[in-house]
Amino acid sequence: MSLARPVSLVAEGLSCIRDDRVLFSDLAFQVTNRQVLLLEGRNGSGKTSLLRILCGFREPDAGEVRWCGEPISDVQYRIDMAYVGHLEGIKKELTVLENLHVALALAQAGACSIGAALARVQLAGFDDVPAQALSAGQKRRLSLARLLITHNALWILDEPFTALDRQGIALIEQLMAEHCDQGGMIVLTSHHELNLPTVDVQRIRLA
Ligand SMILES: Nc1ncnc2c1ncn2[C@@H]1O[C@H](COP(=O)(O)OP(=O)(O)OP(=O)(O)O)[C@@H](O)[C@H]1O
Repeated sequence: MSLARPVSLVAEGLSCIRDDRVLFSDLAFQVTNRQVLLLEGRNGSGKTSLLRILCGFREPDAGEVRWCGEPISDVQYRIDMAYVGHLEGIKKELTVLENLHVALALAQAGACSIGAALARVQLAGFDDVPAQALSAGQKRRLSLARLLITHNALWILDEPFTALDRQGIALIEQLMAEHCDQGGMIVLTSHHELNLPTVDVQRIRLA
């Protein structure tokens, strides 16, 4: 399946309330192929809460999210969407290679082989290392390798630059640009200034 298939993520009238505090209300946006949506805002403003709603992990207090015109509870959304959160989706007791085989078994295969993905994120030679023995930045790189080996039109990334060195930040920006160039789309939160000059980046700042 090609990443060029027309896809859209549309949110309308979204509200989220936590502990009687309105984090956001009546939020609306649309993201399509080749676009990035960057969620900005101070600590506690609701960025992760919004991502969790977009992933379908949490119901909004009002409003709805649709993927290609269908509710995100639809099975196609589970196939098309990949989420990398703070915990990176890594099983710490499994090796690097085992983690990637599990990820591949649970998703559609992407264009990149496991070996090529590990080389791309500079984890070649770490195949048999248990994930718990990786540094924080290496765990983040493993979660990026996971994105490369599976086929997902939509990447949802929570603070993807956390723990990465300067070279790692440049790498993820390059991977993001390539994903959009191939027709994919990305929603992310970040406190880091994005350097994606060739990509259409929309921004939403939560108060
Ligand atoms: N599981 C939870 N139960 C109750 N309140 C929560 C829960 N998770 C988050 N909150 C509250 O919701 C608010 C928004 O949190 P959220 O994690 O969405 O913010 P954020 O913008 O992602 O912050 P940061 O930049 O620090 O990651 C905070 O006040 C937080 O205390």
